Amino acid sequence: MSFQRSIYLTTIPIPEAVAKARQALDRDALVLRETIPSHEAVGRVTAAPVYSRYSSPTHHSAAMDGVAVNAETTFTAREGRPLELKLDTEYRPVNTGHAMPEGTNAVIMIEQVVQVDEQTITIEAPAFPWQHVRRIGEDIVATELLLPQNHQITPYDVGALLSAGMWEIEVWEKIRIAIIPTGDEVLDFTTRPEPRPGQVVESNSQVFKALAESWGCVVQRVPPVRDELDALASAVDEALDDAHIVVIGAGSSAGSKDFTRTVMEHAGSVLVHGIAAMPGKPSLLGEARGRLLVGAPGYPVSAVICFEELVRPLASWLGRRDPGSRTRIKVELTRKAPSKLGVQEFMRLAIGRVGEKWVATPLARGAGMITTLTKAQGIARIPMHSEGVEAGAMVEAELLAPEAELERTIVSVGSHDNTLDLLTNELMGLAEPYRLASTHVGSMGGLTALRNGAAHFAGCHLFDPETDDYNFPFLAKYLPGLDLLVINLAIRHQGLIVAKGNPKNIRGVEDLARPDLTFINRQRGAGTRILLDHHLKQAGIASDTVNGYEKEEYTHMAVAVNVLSGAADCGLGIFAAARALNLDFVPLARERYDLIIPAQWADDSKITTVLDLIRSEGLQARIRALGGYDTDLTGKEMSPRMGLGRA
Ligand SMILES: Nc1nc2c(c(=O)[nH]1)N[C@H]1C(S)=C(S)[C@@H](COP(=O)(O)OP(=O)(O)OC[C@H]3O[C@@H](n4cnc5c(N)ncnc54)[C@H](O)[C@@H]3O)O[C@H]1N2
Ligand code: MOO
Repeated sequence: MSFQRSIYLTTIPIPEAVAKARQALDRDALVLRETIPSHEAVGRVTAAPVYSRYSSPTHHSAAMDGVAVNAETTFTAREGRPLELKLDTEYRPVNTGHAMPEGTNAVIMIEQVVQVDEQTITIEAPAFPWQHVRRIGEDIVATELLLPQNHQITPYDVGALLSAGMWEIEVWEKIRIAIIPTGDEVLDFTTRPEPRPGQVVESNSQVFKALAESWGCVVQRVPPVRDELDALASAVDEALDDAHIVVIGAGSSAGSKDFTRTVMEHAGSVLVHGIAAMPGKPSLLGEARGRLLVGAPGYPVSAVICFEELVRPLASWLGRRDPGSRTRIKVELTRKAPSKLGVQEFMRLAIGRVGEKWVATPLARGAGMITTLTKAQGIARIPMHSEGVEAGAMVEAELLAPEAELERTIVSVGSHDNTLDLLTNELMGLAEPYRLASTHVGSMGGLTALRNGAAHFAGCHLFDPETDDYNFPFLAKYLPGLDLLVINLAIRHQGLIVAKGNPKNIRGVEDLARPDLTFINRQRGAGTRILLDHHLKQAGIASDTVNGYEKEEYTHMAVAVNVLSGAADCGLGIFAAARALNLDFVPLARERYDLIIPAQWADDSKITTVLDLIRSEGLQARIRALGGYDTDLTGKEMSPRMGLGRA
């Protein structure tokens, strides 16, 4: 088979892509009917109307425990003028569900009956015809329509089907989806591989599988196929023998080994290559042997968008199911979010309720980051014609979590620290759990969020060299007039992250001016960078004498990765980051990491719960066990000029 690098140039909107695929497929020929037991039919879709065989109830039957009577014989009964009735001739005992005895048409509840002797009862009120009687066919009448065609069967329907004597039912066969992951660098997760540089663990197929199963499809996945045209072509051919939809994972874009398009052209035809969406742009749709071919991009988020936006509506259409829709709410964006003109962007959002409003912080954009979906509570679609959304604007979010769960979400925006992860986990262990949705935008970003009323608290560790104090000078400057509570979460150790064994023998900040050393810095505005500048100044070192001072990273971990890879000899960061990558750590300073809490939330149960937790000895012991933290001030209210206190 010959191969040409496929360059896709035209992208089309998602609805157009879906419409093209629908036009190219003959659904009636592709998806067949099958007959299955009714009691196993929940979630399936009826392929024909269902008419009842039996009535329910099958006879007039007693609806209460008591006595069955002919109502007309009781009309003279009055309060204070009891009427006597004789067994068998005038009344017959019945229990709920019994067929009504011949000649009776009403039931008197046992509570209203006085037993005089074995043969005789009295009543003090007349019975009305048909009282407490369930009449034949009250629920279901034989021959009546029970379920229309193309109806998705619920647990209740199973009850009705069996009551109506429908032991079997004709349904559309389940849509069968075959998934073929591809890529030389893609490792089969079932072998529990350890990825080397350039390799990734195959995960997309299992996301697809779980999604598709939740849509009522059955999924067959094959182990990853190497980037070889013939191997891929034969895998596709084999999958087409059975599946209604064949999904080829990755290889959708323009790389030298991106064969998906070529294979699709060989097997059948390409209908769509490129959707006007981000992530998900290089998605492919095609047709072969009357079946649907899908080329899903390799990046996990792009893969999900392709699957949810293209495969879901098509699989639902094939299976005659409602594709369903997510709850939508209006949320206020806490940060500006630029967007590319001409593509619909799927922006993942951290959402919570702060006071009266729903606030949403855009998560990172990278299509390779599956955690932007695991951490998101919602997704907003930024329209094609928009260049982005300003901070404070209202956007519509589709919720990925139930609204009730979001009501119990604590929103934290600010600097990241591992103790927040600890807190997140502990909050979920409470009898009445809370979720902590924390977005990491640095200390200053946290203060901005508080100013916009967009967070319950901000994690902040801003050192002010002038006053030798933490946070308060910044609060005075950036949040004047805001009534705030400052509670210490922990004192943490910052230090120089160096290679294992400290081969360059780095002892402290004085070494940073050494010509044989390279440094990796943090971004402007980061608390850690401010700390570094302070220490450089104290040591009398000009920043331009530090090799690499101008090279910036955004997180402690990214700094540590630079050291691990040898791109830098050292960088300033927290102990936890050094430990995570098994690097060494030269302690330099201790700093206060505080929670800045608007006083208006101080009595909110979300905040009181957090405060109770961080004041507990259990949590504090766990913080200390992380290493690199002191808890002398943890849970205590801070005041200006306290610095590190006496700790
Ligand atoms: N020159 C261009 N390069 C790229 C373009 C472009 O327009 N021009 N588009 C980019 C976009 S957008 C996307 S999305 C990706 C799509 O990539 P492919 O579908 O070709 O997939 P790969 O390059 O093979 O892999 C991308 C990435 O995903 C990982 N991967 C692959 N399969 C799996 C799996 N089953 N489970 C988990 N992860 C998987 C793979 O290792 C790569 O890291 O292309 C851009 N490039
Ligand atoms: O469109 Mo790709 O799918 O952005 O990452």
